[in-house]
Amino acid sequence: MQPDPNPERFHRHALQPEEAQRLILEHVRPLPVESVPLLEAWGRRLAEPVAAPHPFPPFRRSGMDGYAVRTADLMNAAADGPAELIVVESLPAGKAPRFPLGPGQACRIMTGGMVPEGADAVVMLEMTKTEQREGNSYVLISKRVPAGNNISEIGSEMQTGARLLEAGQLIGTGETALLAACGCAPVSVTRRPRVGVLSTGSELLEVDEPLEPAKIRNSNAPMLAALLKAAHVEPVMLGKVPDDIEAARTLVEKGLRECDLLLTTGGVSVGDYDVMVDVLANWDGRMLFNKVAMRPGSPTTAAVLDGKLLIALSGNPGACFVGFNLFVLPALKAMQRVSNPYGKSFTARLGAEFPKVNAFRRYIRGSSEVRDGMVWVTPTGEDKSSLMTTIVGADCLIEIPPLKETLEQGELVTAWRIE
Ligand SMILES: Nc1nc2c(c(=O)[nH]1)N[C@H]1C(S)=C(S)[C@@H](COP(=O)(O)OP(=O)(O)OC[C@H]3O[C@@H](n4cnc5c(N)ncnc54)[C@H](O)[C@@H]3O)O[C@H]1N2
Ligand code: MOO
Ligand SMILES: [Mg+2]
Repeated sequence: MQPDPNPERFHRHALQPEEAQRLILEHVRPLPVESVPLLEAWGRRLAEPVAAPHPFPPFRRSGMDGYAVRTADLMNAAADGPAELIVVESLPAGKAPRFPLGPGQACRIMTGGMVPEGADAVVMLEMTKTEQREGNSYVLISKRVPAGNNISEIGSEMQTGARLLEAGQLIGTGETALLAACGCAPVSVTRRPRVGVLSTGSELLEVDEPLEPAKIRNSNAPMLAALLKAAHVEPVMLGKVPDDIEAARTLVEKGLRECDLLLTTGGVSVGDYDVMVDVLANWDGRMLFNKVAMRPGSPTTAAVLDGKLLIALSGNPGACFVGFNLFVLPALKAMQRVSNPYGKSFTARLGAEFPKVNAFRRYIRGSSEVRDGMVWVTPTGEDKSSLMTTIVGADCLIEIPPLKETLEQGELVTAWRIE
């Protein structure tokens, strides 16, 4: 098969990365909402904000094992003249007090126990002595304590109506604890995005196939699956197609029917067999862009068909990785109702000089470390979009602006966290 040379391929309008991101986000549709049991909610994203339905703690709670007292009774307590209080009740956690505490009285209370009315402090057990006399129990306290001592007031952690979690927030450890404490079960989450992964390229072998002349194993599809799993999204593996327009079109259309978002790799540049270019040149969908003013990943392409997004990533592994972080991750977040789905940047010092002259902005795979109280970011290796070895150990993308001269070691740069 020899595709017709298409002069349009050579006339592309390059968008700035921010414009390309914005265009993608404009075409994202939030996915439906579903309810899941709390223990299945970890790694999902909340469909709606969560506010505290009641104060927490919901009662005045002891923070220590000891005695609930009235501080007025301890006014004259001293080592040589301890206050002596009669113990009227024992309050394990979970038991409501039967009566309020009167003057001269104390309650034995455990951590997590409900402090009785009238008491305004808890004295820890180690600061007390007890005595038994005539069938009664007395506690001796030889030191004053301030009012409020060892008591968590009602609502001291959260008041009724306090906004605790946002729509789109990833449910992790702390979120799970809060949802449980607030009785939010089942949890309202966005359905997990179904993301198709399709590789193009006649040179691609399966991972378990032996090498053959001119062939390589498909590494982008497993890499994208790993990236999706790291984002708590289940990939739908659609396999690979050779550089054949009809075969590619069939699988692209099937992928878009079955998935919420389709990712393809390869075939987006100007080569004779760059099959995605031909699929997208003649189909019912709408092209959003087919060039981004960045390296790697300049031929990254995006399109929509029937309201669903196709992000056609470059075949070069490094460019595929960068394209996923810059364009796919924000889309996945927006599909799951994250209000600010963009990546997070930070300012750091460049760990090694960057001598390359750039017409386009570059996103270099880098690793970050704190040295002498400063964050430093250093490229993980040579900046070539064909390399996979530089993806290993990368925890950020170092942004290098278009430059005519070397960027020196130690200069301040922007870096983007790889999540
Ligand atoms: N004349 C020009 N040539 C190229 C240009 C250009 O502007 N003019 N752009 C270069 C840039 S930049 C990039 S990036 C690549 C983009 O290539 P494609 O997205 O079209 O990808 P392919 O041609 O299919 O493959 C490129 C490269 O990646 C390997 N590859 C592809 N798929 C996989 C996979 N699933 N796993 C591992 N490796 C894969 C493929 O074998 C090629 O080596 O184009 C430049 N060329
Ligand atoms: O845009 Mo490409 O990924 O630099 O080689
Ligand atoms: Mg190509």
